[in-house]
Formats: sequence, structure tokens, C-alpha cells
Amino acid sequence: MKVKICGVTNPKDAELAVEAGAHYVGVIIGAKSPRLIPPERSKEIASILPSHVKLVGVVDARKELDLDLILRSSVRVVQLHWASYQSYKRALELLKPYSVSVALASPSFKDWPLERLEVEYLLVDVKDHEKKAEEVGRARPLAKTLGIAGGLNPNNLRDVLRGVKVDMVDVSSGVEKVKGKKDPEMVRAFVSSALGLPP
Ligand SMILES: O=C(O)c1ccccc1NCC(=O)[C@H](O)[C@H](O)COP(=O)(O)O
Repeated sequence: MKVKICGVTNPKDAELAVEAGAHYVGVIIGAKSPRLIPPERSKEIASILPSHVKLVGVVDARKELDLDLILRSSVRVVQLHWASYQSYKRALELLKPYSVSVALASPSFKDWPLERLEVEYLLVDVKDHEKKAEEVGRARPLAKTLGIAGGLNPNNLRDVLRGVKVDMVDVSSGVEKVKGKKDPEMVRAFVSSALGLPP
């Protein structure tokens, strides 16, 4: 099971995620969010991550990709939030020469062609837990690494994952007491709960 701690805004919280055992640290570099950080801060976070933890830059896929911003942010993966098939194709073409991988997040992938995508991971990000299993089932053929996000927290993770087979879980607000600041206890509890689950 892979774990992503998203919406990290500072190096201290990134360190906390690494120490807890996360595989991905997510930073919001190109989407409207209280957790939005400038490229310089993202670069600072990248500099303290060990090589086995990948920095993911989250961008709003409904807008044109800003290559300069992505490169200045030193991210290894760009997560297209609210991704469409067209934005995925465009991002692949744009980012491949720079060895930056593409990841996808959307509430549903039901309109996507049924083909295996060249992605780091695909996240079904839907707040309604009832909808997660159906959407995951539909998205299964599209990606090797398939995850869920939306409304997860240390207390509900095991319940939500009962009956939904995924390779990855993602959390942002579910490990915060204050917006944009990760809570150490909650981060540790979330990661250990996720890692205690079968792959
Ligand atoms: O976290 C944000 O503030 C955010 C804002 C705009 C676009 C994406 C954002 N987060 C990225 C994500 O990967 C997921 O939406 C998030 O981790 C799941 O959110 P939560 O329900 O708060 O755990």
C-alpha cells in the first residue's frame, strides 16, 4: 500500500510525512487552495526529501499547464487534478522530455477510453465514500497503481477500505487540525493504519 500526504506547505511537515513512512509528499503548486505554495517553497521541500519519497505537484488540469512553474517547483510528479483525457495527453507530451511523471485525480473516470495509461498513479478523489468502490472498479483497467482520496482520516480509513481494493491512499485535510498544518499524531496514525493493510 502506498501513502500520499497531500497539501504539505512546509519542510517540517514534509519531514513528518517521511518519518511516518509516506511514499509521496504532495504540494499544491497550481490550484486554488489555502495550501498553495510558491515554487521556491516547493523546491525547499524537494531538497529535504530522501530519494525514495517523491514530491508531487498538484495542478488544476482545467487550466493550461505552466511548465516554467512546474520545473521551478522541482517536483518529480505532476498530479492533474480534475483531469480529463485531453489534459493527460497534453501533460505527457509536455513533461516527458523533462522526466517528470504524470498522475491523475478526478471524482470519476467513466468517460475515459479503456486503455492502460502512462501514469505514476490514478486517484479516484470523491468525498462520498459510497461512490468510491464503483468508481475504482471502473478505473481499474486504466492504471497499475490505483488509489482513493477524499474525506479520508485515521479513524475512517479501515472502514472505507473494506471492500475497495486499492494500491494507494491519499489524504490532506484529514490529517490537519488547522488548515495547511499537518498534525503529527494524525499523520502517524494515518500512515500506520494504511501500512497495516494488505497491499
Ligand atoms: O488539498 C488541497 O487543498 C487541494 C486543493 C485543490 C486541489 C487539490 C487539493 N488536494 C489534492 C489532493 O490530492 C486531494 O484532493 C486531497 O489529498 C484529498 O483531500 P482531503 O479530502 O482533504 O483529504
